[in-house]
Amino acid sequence: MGFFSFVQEIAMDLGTANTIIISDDKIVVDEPSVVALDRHTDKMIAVGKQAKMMYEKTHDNIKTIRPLRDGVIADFSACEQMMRGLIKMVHSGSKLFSPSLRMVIGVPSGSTEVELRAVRDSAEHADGRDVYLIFEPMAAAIGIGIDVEAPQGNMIVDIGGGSTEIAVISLGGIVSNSSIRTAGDELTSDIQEHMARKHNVKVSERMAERIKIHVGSALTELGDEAPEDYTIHGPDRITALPLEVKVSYKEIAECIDKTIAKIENAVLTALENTPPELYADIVTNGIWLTGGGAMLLGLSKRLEDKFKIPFHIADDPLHSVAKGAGIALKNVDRFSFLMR
Ligand SMILES: Nc1ncnc2c1ncn2[C@@H]1O[C@H](COP(=O)(O)OP(=O)(O)OP(=O)(O)O)[C@@H](O)[C@H]1O
Repeated sequence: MGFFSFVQEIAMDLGTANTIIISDDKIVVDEPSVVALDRHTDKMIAVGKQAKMMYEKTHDNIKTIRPLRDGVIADFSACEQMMRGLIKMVHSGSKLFSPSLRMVIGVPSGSTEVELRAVRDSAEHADGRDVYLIFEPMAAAIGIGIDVEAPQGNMIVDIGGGSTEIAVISLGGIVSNSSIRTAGDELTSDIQEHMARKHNVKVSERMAERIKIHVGSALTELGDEAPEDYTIHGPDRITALPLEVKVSYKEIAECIDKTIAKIENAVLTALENTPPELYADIVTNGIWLTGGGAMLLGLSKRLEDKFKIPFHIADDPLHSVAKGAGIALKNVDRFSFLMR
């Protein structure tokens, strides 16, 4: 058995916050993009959820790293180790050998040649034999089920952890794209700062993210959608005594308002730069929101009210890119022109 070499096909969304791997149409890995390394030897100790549990809780011998920042690789060697660790999870059943891989990887559309090279190198070092790269908005559009080859303009707004990417797609190509380094992570840090300033309580990045997921809102009025207040515990910044704080969606809406406004401005600029024929299609078809940030309560309504254009939230916003990369992988010949 160990003498056979076979090729395994996997599609990967290598994200700032989460990395997803699809194989045989199934999501086989869905893990936070985190690795824990031995501080002295750089040997990998844990990856994904296990490493995220160690995040902000390490001691001197362990460091946890998020190898991607702002949607691009910030730490090459950690990224490679993370990819290896996550790919190993896919074929953990067969310990005898690791197959060579045919991979499609979603990459931010604003990536420079150097960044693309870095992703490809990391994939090749992690046993990737045929490595194809696909731009994330294109993959997301395919994953959402849009006919990307039609002579129709479609706009995708992908709000991830590190970056928001906005792209107009028509006739199998990206007509225009823009990317800002403002997305979910910035909302989380707004909340962290707000908790310190307003409530004098120190909260970790993970806790701030939980607050965002429970009571994050783009609107100060949510009507029926309004979530209950969320209670957190943390140390008083000054006395270090334990504090209990109830957080309401309204106060979170206020504290993240300026960051949401940056995303709105980016959408506005993208619309201004869209050729008129495609603009008309977009107004009719609506704009697709995807990425984890698309799930922020009140966001699609806020954008609809501002732009007077329908906004649709993708069915499974955390997985659109991976799904689309998976479809591209199965149709490499048909979609070859979409990949590099
Ligand atoms: N229910 C939710 N409400 C608001 N934000 C959420 C929710 N669920 C997840 N998020 C946020 O979505 C972000 C992660 O989204 P996603 O997995 O699409 O990003 P990514 O692909 O890893 O990042 P990037 O595209 O920047 O590389 C995180 O900031 C996370 O906090």
